[in-house]
Amino acid sequence: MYSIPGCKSESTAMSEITLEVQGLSTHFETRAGTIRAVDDVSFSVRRGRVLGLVGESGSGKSVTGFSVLGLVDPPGRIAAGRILFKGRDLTKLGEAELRGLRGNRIAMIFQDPMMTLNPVLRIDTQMMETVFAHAEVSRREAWVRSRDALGMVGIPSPEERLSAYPHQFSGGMRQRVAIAIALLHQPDLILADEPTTALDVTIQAQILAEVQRLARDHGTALIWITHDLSVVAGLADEVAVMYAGRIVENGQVSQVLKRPMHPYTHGLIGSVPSRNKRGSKLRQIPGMTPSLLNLPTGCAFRTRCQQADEKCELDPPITAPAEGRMLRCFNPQLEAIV
Ligand SMILES: Nc1ncnc2c1ncn2[C@@H]1O[C@H](COP(=O)(O)OP(=O)(O)OP(=O)(O)O)[C@@H](O)[C@H]1O
Repeated sequence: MYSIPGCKSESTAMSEITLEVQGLSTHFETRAGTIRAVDDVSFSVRRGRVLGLVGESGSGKSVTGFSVLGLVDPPGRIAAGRILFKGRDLTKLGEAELRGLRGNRIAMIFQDPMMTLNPVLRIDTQMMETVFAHAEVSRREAWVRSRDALGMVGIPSPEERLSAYPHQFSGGMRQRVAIAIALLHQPDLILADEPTTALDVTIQAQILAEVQRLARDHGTALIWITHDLSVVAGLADEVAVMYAGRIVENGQVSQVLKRPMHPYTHGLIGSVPSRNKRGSKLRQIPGMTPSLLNLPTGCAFRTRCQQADEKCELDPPITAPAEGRMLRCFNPQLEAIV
């Protein structure tokens, strides 16, 4: 067993943990074979903390998020593991109970805002319904809170925009509305799946700061799924790095980004443009992400890894190489990033 990243002592950590995922595996049974989209994944998020779940496209980040939300549809299924939300195992709950949690204690912000917004209802109706679901307030107060939430995510003239329908907003504006609705829930857990990728950098920074403030002030645990390490660096307290369905490394952001241990994390950091000196070439990770239907034996990264040797043909065990760190690698790369 490894220690929980950032954990102080077991008793305080347990009381603060909002979500604990243990040994989660989510598979898709297809004609071509079983796709292990998520394979033995464990992580936790505490109250008021932000976990960045990072990895290349297809590494299993979204499927992890959908699994937590109970939104994996056939041919997908949770094949193993526990998902403890404030101590309750979500994998044991029925659809009605899960729906109740999703609309209430757990909020989602998806890549596609129309997964949150109702196309036939005005924005004020949707937002005020959200306020009424959580607070006994007057219509005026619900309207004011809705307007303020729209303002917080950078929507100009929020008073006027409240009476519009979703189709009257641009894609980026719709995403901001979806984020504003998630903020209104004041949930215990927000799961955000690349919601700001399509937005311009200034608005992205504004929204990240707002969501981070909410997490801190309201004790909300936040999981932010992204392929962008610079978002993780600016937003998250902890980071979990996914590769081919597995978390290969996790720990506190300040430690993982300064002293990454997994060669894949080194590669990801090396491929972030801002880290490269002007005029020098970006260091891309050599090779292709392997097909999840045809993974190499042992470590899935070994075919792209310069550190790999024959040991890596076996499954690397989970180790705790430092306080609050988790690693799956036989040959960690230990030099710090300068
Ligand atoms: N409905 C499905 N049927 C079959 N396989 C699926 C399905 N959904 C996801 N997968 C498999 O799970 C893998 C992981 O997908 P996932 O969407 O979680 O990746 P991701 O890391 O979120 O990538 P992206 O950043 O592109 O969203 C996919 O590459 C695919 O092989």
